[in-house]
Amino acid sequence: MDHAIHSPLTPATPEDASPIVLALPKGRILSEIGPLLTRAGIVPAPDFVDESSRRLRFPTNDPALDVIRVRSFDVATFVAHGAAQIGICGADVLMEFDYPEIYAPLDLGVGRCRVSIAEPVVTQADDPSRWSRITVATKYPNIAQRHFAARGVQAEIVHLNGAMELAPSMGLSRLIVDLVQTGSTLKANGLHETEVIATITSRLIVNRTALKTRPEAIGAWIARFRAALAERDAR
Ligand SMILES: Nc1ncnc2c1ncn2[C@@H]1O[C@H](COP(=O)(O)OP(=O)(O)OP(=O)(O)O)[C@@H](O)[C@H]1O
Ligand SMILES: O=P(O)(O)OC[C@H]1O[C@H](OP(=O)(O)OP(=O)(O)O)[C@H](O)[C@@H]1O
Repeated sequence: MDHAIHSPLTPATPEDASPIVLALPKGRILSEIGPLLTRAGIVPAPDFVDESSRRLRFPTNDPALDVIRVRSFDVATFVAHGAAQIGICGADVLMEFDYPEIYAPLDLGVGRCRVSIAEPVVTQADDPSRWSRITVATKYPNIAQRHFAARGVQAEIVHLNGAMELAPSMGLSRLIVDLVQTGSTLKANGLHETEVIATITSRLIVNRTALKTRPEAIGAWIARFRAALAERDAR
């Protein structure tokens, strides 16, 4: 008989005993989802909100849940690879990577913005249906490429990680594909929105394999977020 397997001190499936990891993005989404986390009963260790803390993984009030604080794009990567079982990120990130391993069961209704095409206000009007190639600065190369390819246009991508709005005036690109909310960043940089590619909100995401192997634990977290959303939206 294998005592290691049958000992009551050793779980039959060790991974089932490890805490679920919730990946959260630093930055603006984190400040918007704070109240939702509270409603879902999640209270991370106090230094989670301390920007000066160098810790990246935090326990919570629930010993079965840890949270990690990573960049928005990396939330999807951690969840897609199963390093974190659940996470929260913008639909823009999901559209960009299109990970088959990610299931996004809940729209959290925060982080509202859109992925749009913008160009300089002063650009001489030309007919986009006549374009065959176009230079585009963006941090969403896949979204941009897919969008223009669907119109038969070859997009030459200039991949930037921020400040896309500078690119046209500095000769880097003809257009940009970026997030727009109020439009004030475009306006301040002499650009205007010419087309909305997609409207965006933040989503609760889960790793599909983890959902199969730990259905009770992950299902319970989805249910808690769903209840928290219903409670928030009822107010
Ligand atoms: N102006 C905006 N209004 C509303 N939501 C936004 C806006 N900009 C970004 N978002 C949403 O918030 C997410 C994170 O954006 P944020 O600007 O906080 O991070 P980032 O600067 O892209 O990330 P990082 O700092 O890791 O490079 C985006 O993926 C998007 O879903
Ligand atoms: O339409 P608006 O309300 O002006 O919002 C749009 C801006 O918000 C985001 O940038 P962010 O502030 O996150 O800075 P970033 O360049 O560091 O991503 C986005 O990349 C735009 O620049």
